[in-house]
Amino acid sequence: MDIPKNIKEHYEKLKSEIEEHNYRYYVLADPIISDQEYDKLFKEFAELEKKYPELKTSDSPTQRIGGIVVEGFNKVNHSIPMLSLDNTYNEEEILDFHKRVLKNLSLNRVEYLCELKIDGVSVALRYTDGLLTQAITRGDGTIGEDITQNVKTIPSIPLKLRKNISVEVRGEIYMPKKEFVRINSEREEKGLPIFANPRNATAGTLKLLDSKEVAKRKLSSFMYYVIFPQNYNLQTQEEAMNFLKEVGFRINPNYKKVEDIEQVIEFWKEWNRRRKELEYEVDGIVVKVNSFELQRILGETTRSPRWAIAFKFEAEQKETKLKAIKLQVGSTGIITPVAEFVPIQLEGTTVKRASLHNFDYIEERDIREGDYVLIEKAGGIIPQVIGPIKEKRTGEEKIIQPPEKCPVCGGKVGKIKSSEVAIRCLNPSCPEKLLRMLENFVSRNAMNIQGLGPKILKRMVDAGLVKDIADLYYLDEQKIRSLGEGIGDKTVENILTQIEQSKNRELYRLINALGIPNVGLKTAKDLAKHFKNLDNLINAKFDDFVKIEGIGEDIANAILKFFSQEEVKKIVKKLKDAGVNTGKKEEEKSEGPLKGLVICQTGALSKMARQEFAEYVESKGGIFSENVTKKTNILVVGENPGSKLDKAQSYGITIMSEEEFFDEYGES
Ligand SMILES: NC(=O)c1ccc[n+]([C@@H]2O[C@H](COP(=O)([O-])OP(=O)(O)OC[C@H]3O[C@@H](n4cnc5c(N)ncnc54)[C@H](O)[C@@H]3O)[C@@H](O)[C@H]2O)c1
Ligand SMILES: [Zn+2]
Repeated sequence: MDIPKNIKEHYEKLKSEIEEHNYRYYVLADPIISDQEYDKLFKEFAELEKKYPELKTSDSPTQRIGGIVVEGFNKVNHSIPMLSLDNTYNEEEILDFHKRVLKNLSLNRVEYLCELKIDGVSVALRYTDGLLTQAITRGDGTIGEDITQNVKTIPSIPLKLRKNISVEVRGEIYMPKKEFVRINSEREEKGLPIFANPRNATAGTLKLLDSKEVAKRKLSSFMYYVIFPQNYNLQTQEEAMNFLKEVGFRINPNYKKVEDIEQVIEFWKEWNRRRKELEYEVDGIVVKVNSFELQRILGETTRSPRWAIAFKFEAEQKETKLKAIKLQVGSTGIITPVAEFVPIQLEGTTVKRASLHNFDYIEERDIREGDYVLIEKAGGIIPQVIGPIKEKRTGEEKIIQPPEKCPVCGGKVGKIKSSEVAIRCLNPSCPEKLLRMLENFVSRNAMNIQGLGPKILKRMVDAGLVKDIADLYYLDEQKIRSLGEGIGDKTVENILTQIEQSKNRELYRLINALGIPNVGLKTAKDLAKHFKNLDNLINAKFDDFVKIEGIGEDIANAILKFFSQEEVKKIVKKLKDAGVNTGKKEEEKSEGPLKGLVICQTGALSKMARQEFAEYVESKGGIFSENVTKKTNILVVGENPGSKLDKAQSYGITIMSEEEFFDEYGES
């Protein structure tokens, strides 16, 4: 049969589009269309191929598992291919799947195990005599990358199994939604490109070449697959799950064995409703024929097993009109484009605005003012503009160019590092930057001065009353009154009292309030605990910083650079002169038997829960840490210890039972 020219062209166009999206997704971890749109393209492509088999070549995307092997890691052959899954979004196709299964097995009923489809990155883990020896990505399905060092930093992955067996298991590594949101906001603040979703964030993290950086991002895992299950006398997927749990893996508890396809659909509906409750992102369910014997009979294609299917959830996306793209200047001068659209209801909240992150984001997706756009919640939380609906364009839409000058002060703009995507206002006295800095200074986790809302701060900046954050402590009645309208006696008094009270806040609040790039609340707390007063912090050297648990080279450099600035020195002096606490309070209470010691816990303690124990350690002057690192001094071991114990042993860290610990460091 002769294939019409236009079909051939269409096929080629789809093919190159899919290849481009694969590249962006698997290699750059930066897709520009949603999974649902991708799946639609892919389906259209596969159907075309089915209809015109002559079109198909051996390098067709349908003949390959999506991934690509990247450089920088050792390549490892998989013991058996690591496949993808066929997928569908609708009930009709799930019924087709069921019919196919029954037909191929010549059965009239079959048992399925329904599991949640965790939106992470798949991994193969190899254990020899109970010890983790290798962790491998899926890669192209035949060859994966050796990411053992990175995987070893993930607390839920045992370094040692509870049984002395050799086994290969597979499962999913994922990033919790909260961590995803945290990392993205940190990246946006640093001027780096953001991750599209938790899965891309996980993929990007696992492919970092520095496992110390990996350890800082709180990845977790669920295992769901045992290679050569017959070696462990396992007959079904359900038994495999129990086995995985028994030998020490984290498995997802929300699975269900069902007897018919209606129950599969029910399970899918239930979790489509309940997915918001989960701390991790799921993009559907995976339906697996439970019996391994039946799985073997069904076999697989080059891409995916015939005994399983991903039954995906529609991502909740809504269309709305993008009214305007506003430019915001942040405290570090980063100019962020923000989309303002006609308000819509999305997953239970009204949304009307979303960050467009940076100008590359706008350009890559070709988002224009006046466009109809699709909005989705990334990680189920943060509204995100996916892209324009180009068919709806009228020609009136406006292309937004990166600004040539600061939208607020008119100052020069530019990038401070070529690796950054962000464009910044370079004017050090840009009033908008100052306003953001003040807002951060008075915020709840910083100096907590509630009377100073954004409106009044803006008036103060506009009137020239405050030129830096320290000026807040030099306000007096007369100055505040000079703002004029709406400022009554009560307001003046309130503001002055609150400012006065804030002089006694804890040191960590002051550190957080200073607006040091890359230093958030958690780091501010670590720094305060370690240095006890601001002078120690200011005089510290690079080596002093990197010794501290949780502080890497990036943060160390950012802090050093920050305090070396003349303006900052001036501000610090002004704060001190005004009587703001720079550490006296902390010095008084930081004495204790655990002074300076980093304590970690594994297993359950009989005396207290983890949070209580952390507080106890801190009340005794110690530092509580979630993970064992080389900086840990003591590991306290309770009931059912996890992999931290092995790690501590391998680092030669002091290990104490609960009793030993409290005998030595207890109340008396
Ligand atoms: N947006 C884009 O540009 C773009 C580009 C390429 C691919 N994609 C997306 O990626 C998908 C293809 O990726 P894929 O090959 O990893 O397939 P997939 O993610 O659709 O499904 C297969 C994967 O599901 C995972 N999984 C999670 N929970 C599981 C469980 N309980 N049991 C078994 N497996 C489980 C496994 O890692 C497995 O590899 C596409 O369908 C598309 O949605 C998107
Ligand atoms: Zn400016």
